[in-house]
Amino acid sequence: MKPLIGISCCVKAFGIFATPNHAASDSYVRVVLGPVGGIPVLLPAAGEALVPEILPRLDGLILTGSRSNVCPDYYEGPPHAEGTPEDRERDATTLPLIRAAIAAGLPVLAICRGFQELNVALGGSLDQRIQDLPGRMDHSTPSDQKLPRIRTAKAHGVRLVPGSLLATIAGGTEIPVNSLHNQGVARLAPRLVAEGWAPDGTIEAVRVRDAVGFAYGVQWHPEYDWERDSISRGLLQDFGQAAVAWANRHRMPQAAE
Ligand SMILES: N[C@@H](CCC(=O)NCCCC(=O)O)C(=O)O
Repeated sequence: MKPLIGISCCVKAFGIFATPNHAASDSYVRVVLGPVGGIPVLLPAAGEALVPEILPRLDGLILTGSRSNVCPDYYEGPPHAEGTPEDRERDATTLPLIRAAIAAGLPVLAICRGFQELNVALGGSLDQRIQDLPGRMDHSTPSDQKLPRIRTAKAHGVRLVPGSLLATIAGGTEIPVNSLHNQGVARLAPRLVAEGWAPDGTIEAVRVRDAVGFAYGVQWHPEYDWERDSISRGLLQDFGQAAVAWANRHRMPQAAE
């Protein structure tokens, strides 16, 4: 049975009237149809009321990347610098959705902004411009960098915990990743276990401690290069297998006629 995979949407202004739309990048739809092996379901940023209605219908959840940033109100952080993109509708939807999904044991894969949401949803905090912190690298790509192959290229290494899921997938403890973010984990949520770090100490991979099922987050984007990167593909396939197992356990087969 193909699992239904929820994909978090952002609220974005499109068109000449800048009307709000609920949107997610095509790359997430492609990976769900590809290595994940599921059916993509776009989840509008419709607020917490959506959570109890949609969660029981899903077999897995992907929290997507976005140029917008989690509002600092959710982690007692300082206000964002003027012009920093935010998406309050998305925050109001994904943060409770993550908590409910983790509590239910639903397979969760959190990517970039989604990784940061996972940390905040479970009680952690964020640094808002890590490139301004002493000893830290610039993990962002220039906003004017229009060449996808450069924007999404491998940018730095990540050191993994030996024996972790990602180290097992990689067959080693050093992997190259892309990097398109300004923010990063400051205080790690109590239920998260860091399993990967950039050379400057930025946390790049986490798992949810004592999670019932698959519950991982990565600061990079496996959806950008899974066709040529076996580690990205392996992570997505493992998430997909967890979602298939969930679907087989929770979706009664159609009774034979
Ligand atoms: N805004 C956050 C999270 C970064 C993130 O999700 N990047 C993906 C960008 C996708 C795109 O450029 O369309 C941060 O800056 O840390």
